[in-house]
Amino acid sequence: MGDNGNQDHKPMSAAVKEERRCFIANKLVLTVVVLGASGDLAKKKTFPALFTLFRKGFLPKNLKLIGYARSKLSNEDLHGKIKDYLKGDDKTKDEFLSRVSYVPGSYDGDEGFQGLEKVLEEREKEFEGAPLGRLFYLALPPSVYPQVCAGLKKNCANIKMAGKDSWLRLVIEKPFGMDLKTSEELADKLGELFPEEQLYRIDHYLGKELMQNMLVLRFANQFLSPTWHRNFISNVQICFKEPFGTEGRGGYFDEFGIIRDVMQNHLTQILALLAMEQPVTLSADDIRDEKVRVLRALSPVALEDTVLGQYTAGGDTKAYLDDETVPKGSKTPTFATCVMRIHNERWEGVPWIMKAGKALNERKVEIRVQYKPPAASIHGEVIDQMRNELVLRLQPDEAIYMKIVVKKPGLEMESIVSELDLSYKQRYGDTYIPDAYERLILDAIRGDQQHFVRRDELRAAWAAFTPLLHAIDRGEAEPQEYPAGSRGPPASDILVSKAGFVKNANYLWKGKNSGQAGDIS
Ligand SMILES: NC(=O)C1=CN([C@@H]2O[C@H](COP(=O)(O)OP(=O)(O)OC[C@H]3O[C@@H](n4cnc5c(N)ncnc54)[C@H](OP(=O)(O)O)[C@@H]3O)[C@@H](O)[C@H]2O)C=CC1
Ligand SMILES: O=C1O[C@H](COP(=O)(O)O)[C@@H](O)[C@H](O)[C@H]1O
Repeated sequence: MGDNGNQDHKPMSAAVKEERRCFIANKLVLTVVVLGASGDLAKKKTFPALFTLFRKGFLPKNLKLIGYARSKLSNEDLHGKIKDYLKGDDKTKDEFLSRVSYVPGSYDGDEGFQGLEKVLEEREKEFEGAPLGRLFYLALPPSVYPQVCAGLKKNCANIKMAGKDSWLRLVIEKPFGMDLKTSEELADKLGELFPEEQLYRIDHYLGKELMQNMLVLRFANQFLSPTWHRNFISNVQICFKEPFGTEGRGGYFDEFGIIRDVMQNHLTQILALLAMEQPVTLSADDIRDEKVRVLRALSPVALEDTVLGQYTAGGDTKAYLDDETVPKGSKTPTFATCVMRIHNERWEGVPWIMKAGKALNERKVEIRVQYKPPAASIHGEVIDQMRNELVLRLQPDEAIYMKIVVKKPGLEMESIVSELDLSYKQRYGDTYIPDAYERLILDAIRGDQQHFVRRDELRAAWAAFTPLLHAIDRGEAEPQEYPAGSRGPPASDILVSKAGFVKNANYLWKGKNSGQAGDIS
């Protein structure tokens, strides 16, 4: 059996893309098995993403979906669970659901997987000689990955009639371990069963529009390339803010904390794409080679470069410690700011600031690349407070804007910060921006691993955070309290400012339609 994914070394031409699309649409016999089909991720993300791909015509004509889990459900029970999460008209929903069936089975032993294999074989034998695709989506807790993968390997991995275009792939979800050691142990176990080409480690941030834009923005804009360097850039901030707390998910969250939950994975992936060198080609492995290189140049995050926080009650949100699912007296951080260092020729001396928190004042994920002030300004000291910043806002409302210093319109010669603004809604209007899961599942079906995390990337990311996580686990750092709805502990701003971030003086964005420039008063 081959795995003829898109590992080519050149960007695909339109003709090749069309050929591939037609192949998938007309020839491929695809079965997607969602393991853990009775769970939250499956119903909120996996099936809805598959449905949208189906509705938009991206999935093959010969498509079947199988839900697999321990619960004793009928096909109709599963349909009932997922139907309300599908976005589209009833006719298309029914057409989609008619292709979805349910197989109950356990995650250990052979019996369940043998039952699954029977259903798969039954379906596939109708298409003798045709290329077959089996996509196993593990919407399951990672603790059962090894046994599930072993069950799949033993019972469901011998696709009959396998030709060079037939394939079997597994999509797996984070968390991939708790630290470097446990992550490596998990990777070893899975690696003994399936080669890296068949493992698609999902980090859904890699499917977000602005993350997908990163290589284009960085390497197709000549004006950016020469300034993307310590000579020009003062500091970089990667900021993740959520306005809600753990909301009954505290049991899960408390085991992990904010650093394992979003920093070691999502925010580190952002850092890698921002900081890496230009890959030799756009092949998945060339890109991931560069990501690994830069991640390996990251110094382990130091405790003294970190501020931790835990939210107390604020507004309608109750304190983290008052969530019934959170263990009494927990010291788990719900907020963290870390200043990180990349030791290479490009980034030596530039602080990379990561900030993430739950129950903060807004929902926002953004990257802020702050430039140094002019070396010999003729415009006075205030210019130091008026930094060029390139801001990439991943959500909400994707935007890329560059803060620039201009003369304030009028008779006086006064400088102000304004912006060059690419707001996606304004510029691209109704263009559909796919959900991250839609893109990534489609990539897995197309065999494109570019936006999936390779084992060595994961290792390097864990290596950067593991000493800090162990220190926190040993109780060497206490989280500082911050009220829900605030910007986090004040010590975070102090750390960020010490690292070199300068808050622009009196910058005011007047919005897209006001016709007024930013003001300084
Ligand atoms: N296209 C668009 O949609 C555009 C939107 N805008 C909007 O305009 C507003 C302001 O723009 P923005 O670029 O953020 O400009 P600002 O220069 O006002 O700064 C915001 C930055 O400073 C941090 N900050 C806020 N208060 C403090 C403080 N007391 N001490 C230290 N840091 C602080 C911010 O938030 P924190 O640390 O809390 O995350 C963020 O990092 C935003 O809402 C932005 O989204 C602007 C331009 C274009
Ligand atoms: O992986 C996770 O991500 C979500 C945030 O994802 P987003 O796409 O809504 O930004 C976060 O809420 C969750 O805690 C974390 O596990």
